[in-house]
Parts: sequence; C-alpha cells; structure tokens
Amino acid sequence: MTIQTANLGFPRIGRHRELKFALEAYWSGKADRASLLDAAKRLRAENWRLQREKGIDVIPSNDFSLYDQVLDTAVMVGAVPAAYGWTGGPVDLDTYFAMARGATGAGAACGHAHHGGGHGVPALEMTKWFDTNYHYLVPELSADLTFALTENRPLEAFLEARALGIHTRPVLLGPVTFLKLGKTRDGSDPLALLDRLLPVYARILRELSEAGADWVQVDEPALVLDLSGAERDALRRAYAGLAQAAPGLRLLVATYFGRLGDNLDTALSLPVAGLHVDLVRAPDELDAVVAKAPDGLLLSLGVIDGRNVWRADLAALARRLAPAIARRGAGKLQIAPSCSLLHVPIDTALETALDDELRSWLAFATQKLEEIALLGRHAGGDGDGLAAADGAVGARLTSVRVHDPLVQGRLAALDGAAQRRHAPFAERQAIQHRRFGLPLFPTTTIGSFPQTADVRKARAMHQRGELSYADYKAFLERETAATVRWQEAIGLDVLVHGEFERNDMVQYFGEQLSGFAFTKHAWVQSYGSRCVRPPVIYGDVSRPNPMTLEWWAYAQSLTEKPVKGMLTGPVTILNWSFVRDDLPRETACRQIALAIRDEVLDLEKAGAAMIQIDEAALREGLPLRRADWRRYLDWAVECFRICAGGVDDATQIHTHMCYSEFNDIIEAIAAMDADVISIETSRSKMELLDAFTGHGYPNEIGPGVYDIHSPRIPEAGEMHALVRLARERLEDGQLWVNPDCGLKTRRWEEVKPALVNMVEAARRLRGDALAGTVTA
Ligand SMILES: Nc1nc2c(c(=O)[nH]1)N[C@@H](CNc1ccc(C(=O)N[C@@H](CCC(=O)N[C@@H](CCC(=O)N[C@@H](CCC(=O)O)C(=O)O)C(=O)O)C(=O)O)cc1)CN2
Ligand code: MET
Ligand SMILES: [Zn+2]
Repeated sequence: MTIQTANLGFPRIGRHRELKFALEAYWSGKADRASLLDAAKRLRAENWRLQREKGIDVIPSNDFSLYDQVLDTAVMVGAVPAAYGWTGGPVDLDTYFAMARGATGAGAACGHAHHGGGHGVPALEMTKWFDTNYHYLVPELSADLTFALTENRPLEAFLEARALGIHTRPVLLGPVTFLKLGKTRDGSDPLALLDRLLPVYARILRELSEAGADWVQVDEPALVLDLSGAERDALRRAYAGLAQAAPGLRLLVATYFGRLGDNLDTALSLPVAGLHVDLVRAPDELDAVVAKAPDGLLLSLGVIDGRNVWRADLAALARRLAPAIARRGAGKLQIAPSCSLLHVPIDTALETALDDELRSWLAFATQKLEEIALLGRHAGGDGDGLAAADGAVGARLTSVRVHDPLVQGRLAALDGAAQRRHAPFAERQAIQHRRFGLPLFPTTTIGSFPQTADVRKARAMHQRGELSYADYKAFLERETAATVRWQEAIGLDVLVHGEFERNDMVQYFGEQLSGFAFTKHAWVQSYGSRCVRPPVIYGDVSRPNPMTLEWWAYAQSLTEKPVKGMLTGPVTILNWSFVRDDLPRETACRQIALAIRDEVLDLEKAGAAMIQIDEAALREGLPLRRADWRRYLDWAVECFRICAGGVDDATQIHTHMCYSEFNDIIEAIAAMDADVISIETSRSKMELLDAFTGHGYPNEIGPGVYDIHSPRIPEAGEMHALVRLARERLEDGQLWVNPDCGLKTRRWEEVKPALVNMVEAARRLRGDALAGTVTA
C-alpha cells in the first residue's frame, strides 16, 4: 500500500551556502540585483527538482526566502513601517533589506551588519523562531495599520515551479501566527487586526486557485502554544473566512514544534481540508488525532524528524502507522517531516570527512526526503521491506562508540555537593572584592572581538593544510596579544583574550569533546546570511584534554589585569547542537556539565581568577508550554551549578545571556548563583532590569550599554545615561559596565571608538558616585 508523501519546506541556503554568498556579494556592492535574484532562482529550481527526484508527491513552493519568511509575509501584506519610506506598490529589494538589516542614511544597505543601521533606519527587531536557533524579524504593527497586497509572491513561486513542470503546494505563514509573532508599537492587541488582514489572505488564495493551485499549506505553529480563548476564537474566525475564499481550493493547516494538547479540538474543528501534526514532538497524539479527526480531513503525519539528524527507524514507524492507516484509509493520510526541513543541514554526502559508520547513522534534509518516500511506499505493511534500511539505527543504539562506562559512572556518582559553592554570595563577594580591588562600575566585554576576514581566512587556510599549526597559532597569538594590549591601553578593568581561535562558541567546544561529531558543510541558517554548523552529539560526552587553557594562559601572561576564562555553558552547547535521541536531554546536559566543570577547575588551577560560563541559550531553550518550564529550568540550573560548583570562593564566576527576557524566569537566574551576570539591555532602555529589581536580585549584574547588533557607535553620554537608569534600579556595588554581547560580528572601526566611549562613561559614573549626585 502506498501513501502520498509531502514536504513542508526545504533549506534555502544552498548545498554550498550559495544564498549566503550571493546576499553578501549584493550587500557589499560586488554583485547586482540581477545576479542575486538569479542565484535565488537557481536554488529554488534545484530544490524543487531534488524533491521530485526523491519521490516526494507534494512539493512546497514559497518556502524560499531571501532573508526570512516572516519578513516576507509582512512585506507581502504591506506591513512596512513608515520609517522605511515605502509609498505603496511592490516593496523593492533595498527596502526589504533595510527592514532586515537596517540602512545607512544614503539609503544603501550597510556593511556586514545584519541588524541596526547607523543614522539611517534601524532594522526590525529580531528574535527566536519558537524554540529553534533560527531568528525571524518581528513584524511591526499598529492599530491604524491598513493591510494591502503588495505582491503575490506565493503565486509567483507557484508559477515559477509550474514553468519547470512541477506542480507545488504553496506555503503561507498563517494569519493568526503572523499576528501573534508581531508587536504593536502602541501596545494594542495584534489580533485585533485580524479582520483587516483576512481579505489580503483571501485574495492571495483566490489568485492561487485561479492559477491552478489545488492545495495550500498554511502554517499555524501558534497552535502548539498556550492559547487564550480569544486566540482560539481568532483561529476559528480566520479559517471560517479563508475556507470560503476560493471555491475548490483546499487548505492544509500545518502545526509543528509540539503537541496540540488543549488546542487539539480547536485544530480539528477548523473548517479546512487538511491538518499537519508533529508526531516527533508529540508521538502520543497520533491516536487522539486519528480518533477525533472528522472523516473527510486529510491528516499529514509528521513522523520524520525535521529538527534532528538521525536516521529514522522506518520499520518501527510503519508498524506504528499501520492502525491509523487501517482506520482512516491510505487516501486520507500523508507522510511528512515533522516540520520544515529548514532546521537541518542539506546532505550527508558532503561529509566525506566523517567515518562511514557515523555517516550511516545520519539523515540530513536530502536523506529525510528519501526516508519519507520509502515510508510512503511501504506504510501499512509489516515493515519487512524497510528492515534493511534500518540496520544503521540498531547499530547506533548498541555501538560501543556511544557508551562510555566512565562517563556513566561519574554521572551516577553525582550528588548535590557538586553543585554547591562553599560560601553564600555575600561572603564570596566580600572575598572577591578584596582580591580584585576593582573600581565601582568595573568595565569588561563579553568575550569575542571582531572575527575579521583575515582571522577566518587564516583558519580556512590552516584547515586546507596551507598554513601549518605553528603558523596559525602564531597568527592567533599576535591577534590575541594586540587585543589584550589594546584593552589595557584604553583602560578596561577586566580583559578577555578575544576568542580568535574559535569558529563558533558551540562548534569550537564540540570539536574538542568526545561523544561529539562535527561536520564540514552541514550549515543551518541562523538568520539572514548567517549560519551555524551545530555539532552532533552521538555518544557519552567527556573532555579528553583542556580546551581553552592555553589561550587563556597566553593572554593572562601578557597582563597584570584579570583575563576572564571564557567557556560556553552546557545548556547552550546542548541547545545549539543536534542531540542524541536515545538519552533524555537532561542526561546529555549533565554529561556536558561535567566536562565543562573539568575545564573550569583546570582554568582555576592554572590561575584564572574569573571564569565566564556563557548560557546564551538558556532562556531560549525554555519549552513552548508553560507547564513544561519548571522541569527544564530545574535541570538547566543544576547543570550550570555543576560547572561552577567546584571553585574556590575567591574565584569569580561570570555568566552571560543575550536576547533574553527574564521576568518569567528570574528565580531560576538567581538560583544559578553566578557572581556576575551580563545581559542584553541597551535596546530596552534598562527596562529588562525591572525583573532583577522586583525580585531583589542580590548578585552583580552587567546590563549591556552598547547595542552590538548595530554598526552605530554609541556616545559616552548615552551609555552614561543608560547606567544612570540602571542605578535607579540596582545598587552601585552591583553594577558592571559592558556591551550587550560579544563583538565578533562587528568591525574594529566600530568596536574601538565604542569601547573607548564605554570606558569614559564608567569614569563619569565613578565621578557621579563620589559626588553623590545620583541617589542610589
Ligand atoms: N551556534 C551559535 N548560535 C547562535 C550564536 C552563535 O554565536 N553561535 N549567536 C546568536 C546569533 N546567531 C549567529 C549565528 C551565526 C553567526 C556567524 O557569524 N556565523 C558565521 C559562521 C561562523 C563560523 O562557523 N565560521 C567558521 C567558518 C567560516 C567560513 O565560512 N569560512 C569559509 C572560508 C573563509 C575564507 O576562506 O576566507 C568557508 O568555510 O567557506 C570559521 O570562522 O572558521 C557566518 O555565517 O558567516 C553569528 C550569530 C544566536 N545563535
Ligand atoms: N562569549 C561569547 C562572545 O562574546 C558570548 C556570545 S553569546 C551569543 O561571543
Ligand atoms: Zn551574547
């Protein structure tokens, strides 16, 4: 028995990151508009052909984007804020990129900044797409916004595919999720705009139908979130309207990233022709969905994991699906990935440096298409035809490479003591203040300094064997030394080594830990043209050798000032890696925590007096449903404490978090008990600090005063004013002065004057404090 197969979306960056290079060439003025659009068109064609070749019956279109699909939707419906100077009609490319990345006064796209735009227009705010490491641009809405169709992009994509002989199912971001992801400047409810938005969607659907589309995929991942009654009503109202938009056109509502849970009845009651469910995140929902779905509803079963890289156990899946098929009939079902394949790399075949065994365990987007096709052909059977394909799955679970008795023993012996610093914070603080003798408002940075083209080039040459390790190391030492001297010269109080040796704050550690595999070409889009290669955790994790020690020691040897040891924390490493599916996440995280603890203790032994453990992704890893928060936060905080718990009271533990909102989780942040936390606050004008004030947060805090996502250089006066706002909320003795985040994506020309100004701001603050001019 065969079942129809479908895909929800394919990575758009390109096998060799063609889109990244085309975008960056365009932004830098090295290539023109036509060559960018041409590169994009070639990528779309390549993706459609691949999906057809692999045997996918239902192929998506309009899953491509030059920058971000949420931005595309905003632009399509005319949600372009006045600041961008758009006056109607199709939104041109430079306005589009100005919304994505900001623009300088001349109206040209700015340097390599992704975000923020000097004197011209700032970019839209950017934030995490659900619980992924993909970032979308936040639609800026207002109560008086009138929507208008600027250009029917889904229609263009549909016609483009048809010209290649491929009949596609266009993808739209659903109106309710779109509004829910947006923000209104006036604080009004974005969903109040729904009735004005629906006619635009209706017109898009009508035009698609007239052009010959028979199905449209409408993504409503909001259905896996905690929804209010009003939000559920909005969904019902939206689809009651859209279902009437075009006679004969069928809508499939796609949900993903979690269980429907208490939204299941709402989802099943929408007057649409199809519903997609994520059966990887919510395997237990299959029975309920099948039992409750109205007879005529097409169910798209998301059984191939769109968020992870492991080969699926197809025989087991076929067996699991058999009862559903028997009950509903193959004609009313589709086999699909759990979500768009945007979040996985493109093809394992490029990973020629991985050993064959490991590679045989992996499925990237291309292999997932094959899995979907295979399952579609054999579903409903006894799985016999699939047994051969699954050899790799069994081999992985039992492989000796995966299991390390030493790690397991260490984990079993772990008790609460590992997590406890000796003295409470107040006592540690006194000891540390005596040890360091820092001034009030000590200045520091978050870790990385500019990753210039030269630094990346040297690393690439070293990897290709064109630069010896000795020469590469000497090069990095020169960069590090120059950066340490410069920090000293401008009068920063606490220095960093600059992270020049790191390709990425997660991958760098993944490459040195046992139990991790790393890839050469397995890029995944993070935002716009920026990509990451998430390491793959396949086995028990340990740290065979120190990972950062020599870089820290080298930097510290050059100065009397404290240089922070710089580590990425276990929760962030976990959240930004592909993780094992044969072990609970929290267990994998504890293993990483023990490895980082080893590094912390080695750094301390070598003399590091301050050690920063970055947990940039701790807040972002928060489960989508509030009911799941407590459990996650408990083990996430425990893991951080395992890293930090072994050090002396005189050793100062720092942590850093960015893009974070803390109100909901401030108690967990306090429970981490880092001596100093640096956070992103400059754009929110210190409002973020209210969370810390309201709860009487006792430890030290460095609220970011320099928005590193923008090429703009802040004045000393502005930063001084920001810290004055912070002083209204916190004690002087608690406050540090630092940027929002690392400086790796910035240029030296921006960083140098900005940090000089930051040091000047701290000097003025010390003057204020002496003069007692500001009440604390
Ligand atoms: N993992 C992760 N997630 C994160 C962040 C982060 O820093 N890391 N920050 C937040 C924002 N996300 C970000 C994601 C990526 C980048 C970023 O800068 N990515 C770089 C790649 C970084 C990298 O891995 N660099 C490698 C490889 C560089 C490269 O492309 N080399 C060329 C060759 C270059 C040459 O020959 O000159 C090649 O391989 O083709 C290196 O430096 O070694 C990019 O897309 O350009 C920044 C922020 C949230 N999530
Ligand atoms: N230490 C890291 C850096 O400065 C922290 C970055 S958080 C995304 O780059
Ligand atoms: Zn950061």
